[in-house]
Amino acid sequence: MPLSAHATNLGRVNATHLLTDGDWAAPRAGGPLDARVRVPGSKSLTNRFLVLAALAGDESVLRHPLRSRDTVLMVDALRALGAQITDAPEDYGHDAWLVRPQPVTGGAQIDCGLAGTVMRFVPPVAALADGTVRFDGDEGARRRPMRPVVQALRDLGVDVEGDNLPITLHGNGSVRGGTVRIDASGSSQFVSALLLAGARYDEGITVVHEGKPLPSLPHIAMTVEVLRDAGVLVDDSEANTWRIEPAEISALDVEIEPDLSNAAPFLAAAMVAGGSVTIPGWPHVTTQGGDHLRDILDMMGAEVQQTRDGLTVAGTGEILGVDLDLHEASELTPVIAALATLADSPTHLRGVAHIRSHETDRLAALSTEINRLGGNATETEDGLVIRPAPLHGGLFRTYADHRMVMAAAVIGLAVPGVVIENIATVGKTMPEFPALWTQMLGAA
Ligand SMILES: O=C(O)C1=C[C@@H](OP(=O)(O)O)[C@@H](O)[C@H](O)C1
Ligand SMILES: C=C(OP(=O)(O)O)C(=O)O
Repeated sequence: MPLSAHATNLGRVNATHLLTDGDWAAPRAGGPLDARVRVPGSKSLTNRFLVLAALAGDESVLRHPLRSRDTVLMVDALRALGAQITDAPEDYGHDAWLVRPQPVTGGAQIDCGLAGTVMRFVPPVAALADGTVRFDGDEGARRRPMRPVVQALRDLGVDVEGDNLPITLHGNGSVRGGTVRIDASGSSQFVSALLLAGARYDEGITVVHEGKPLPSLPHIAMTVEVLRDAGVLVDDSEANTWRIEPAEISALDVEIEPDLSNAAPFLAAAMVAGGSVTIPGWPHVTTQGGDHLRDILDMMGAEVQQTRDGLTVAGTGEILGVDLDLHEASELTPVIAALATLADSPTHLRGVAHIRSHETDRLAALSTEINRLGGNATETEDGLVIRPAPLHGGLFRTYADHRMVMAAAVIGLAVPGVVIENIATVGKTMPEFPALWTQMLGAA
């Protein structure tokens, strides 16, 4: 697949996966499922490996990367800063990218789309350029916070204009590095961003988090793990402090795990429709927060089995309401909220105040759309309370949020007449979603 522009990438997906702009009538489940769904690669791992590979000392191979809007935007951003990224020839296997690092160059204009990983991870890389780099993104991206990253770069001597998108960064070819103190309670990505580029700073970097508890800690553990994979020394022995030694980043040859958060709607489907869904290749050890699904779905009444073959979730005819703190895996909130609307008892989701700054204010969006379908959802300061209520069909608005599409699809399995607004939104991390969803239901 050509990688030159995400328009090309998504254009191919349009042609082959029937993904078009516009609304989508959510299919209902015709009966119990018996499906295996091969979920594409992890967004979080793909974009971390891309950044490290672009900063490494030699050529890297990324096998089975995610090809979606967020990862193609990352490819385009790193290319704009000089890296060479191409589809690997056949002898590397079926589906891989080659990343040839080059000195980081300025004079670039970077489109972040709505990708948190691009808007937070790339500025610390661009700080190494000798020249100006401008960043902007979708209208919604201008509302997503990034000041802690920008201020940390300023504290390290980098000249940056703007606190949120659009921002302009004037690099002078190197970053001094040292200790920065930030409040990352708004997003774990602020910490990950500074750590990923930090080994290339003259003195390395020490990031100290000061503030309310950090969300999404598994994502920081993932950052530490991929840095260690690339030979970087990371000291995370003290809570809320990470020390990265200055080092050459080693080239990588990595196989990217399936995206476990994107597996959520498919596993949830087995609970709604009955029968079972297997996700092959579910890793036995992983830093992906989506691995929490094993415990969460078990608590909600599913039978969950992990074998060498993958993870299988079977519906039991029962969906139980739960009281759940999702701060470790907040990106699961929309799909868990959707399941909760179909549960027999109330659900209280807690610990996710910061998802008001995800792709959209997810707490407001979920409560509004669930209630428009006749549901009973209430926002709390840091989550949602969802009580059982009979739902009816209608338009489910998606707010440019891929996970709102996934949530709507789960509800639509059980509720006739659910229409999902702008299905193409799901291309942020999973352009194949409608095709895989339809195939899964065909396997009933
Ligand atoms: O670093 C990452 O890849 C991510 C970190 C998390 O962000 P927050 O800490 O902002 O929740 C997660 O929700 C997001 O989907 C991906
Ligand atoms: C919060 C998410 O994305 P981002 O990486 O843009 O923050 C998400 O995928 O749920």
